Amino acid sequence: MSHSWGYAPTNGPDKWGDSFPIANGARQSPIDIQPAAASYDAGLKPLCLQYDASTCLEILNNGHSIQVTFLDDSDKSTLTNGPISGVYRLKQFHFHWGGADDRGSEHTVDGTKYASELHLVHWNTKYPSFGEAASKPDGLAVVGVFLKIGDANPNLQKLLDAFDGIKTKGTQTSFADFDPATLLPGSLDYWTYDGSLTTPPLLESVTWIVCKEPISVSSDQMAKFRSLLFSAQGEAECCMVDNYRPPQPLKGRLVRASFK
Ligand SMILES: Cc1ccc(O)c(S)c1
Ligand SMILES: [Zn+2]
Repeated sequence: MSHSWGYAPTNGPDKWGDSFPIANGARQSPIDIQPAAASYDAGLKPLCLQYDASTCLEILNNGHSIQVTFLDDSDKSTLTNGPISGVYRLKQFHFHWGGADDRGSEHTVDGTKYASELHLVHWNTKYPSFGEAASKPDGLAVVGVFLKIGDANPNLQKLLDAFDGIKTKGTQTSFADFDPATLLPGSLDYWTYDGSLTTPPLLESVTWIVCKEPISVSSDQMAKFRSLLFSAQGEAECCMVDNYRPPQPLKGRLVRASFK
């Protein structure tokens, strides 16, 4: 792929394998989660997500999504227990969404697409950094939360209000004192399976933890996500929509459930 990857017909998910052959690997993400085929595992622990709002640094438009980045030089914001061992630190969170309310999530549930999906990205502190961890089979743990169209979610508003300052690719603004725990659903029941990043380089280093319960988002709030641009200032405007990879083959993987 001579040009950089994206979500257009010329550089989108169907083309990623040209530059990133792992796109056809054994543990690619996302997947379609089929609850009836998932295996309840009584040994799975409850998720322990402990976040410190003071570790929140900035919000940026990276040309693929909007991303909120965290200071990860200590164990102030961590994921422990759940399906993982040890301590994983929060590095960033971002979203994937559609051009309309009927699509946008990456994982699907019995084929159902949600309007958006939040990804909270954590790295295993047995490795020295996020970059090192990202290349290891147990290096990352991503908590996925579905956003379902309904009432406006007041906990998204601070995020949405920051979008005016990061409309174009490569822009960022400071973003302080935000607690990502406000974006978690009431129930932390989850499905878990071994997978990958859902964007290039598609590294097969992610323990996926997908929450069963969605959070709400209104159509008006989703319209704000769709006002962002893939394009940089001065370029022809290209709306940031449909920045999601479709489900990939399960290839014999087991999906476990933390709940009956
Ligand atoms: C580390 C990382 C970057 C981008 C992504 O969409 C995901 S899912 C993970
Ligand atoms: Zn993602």
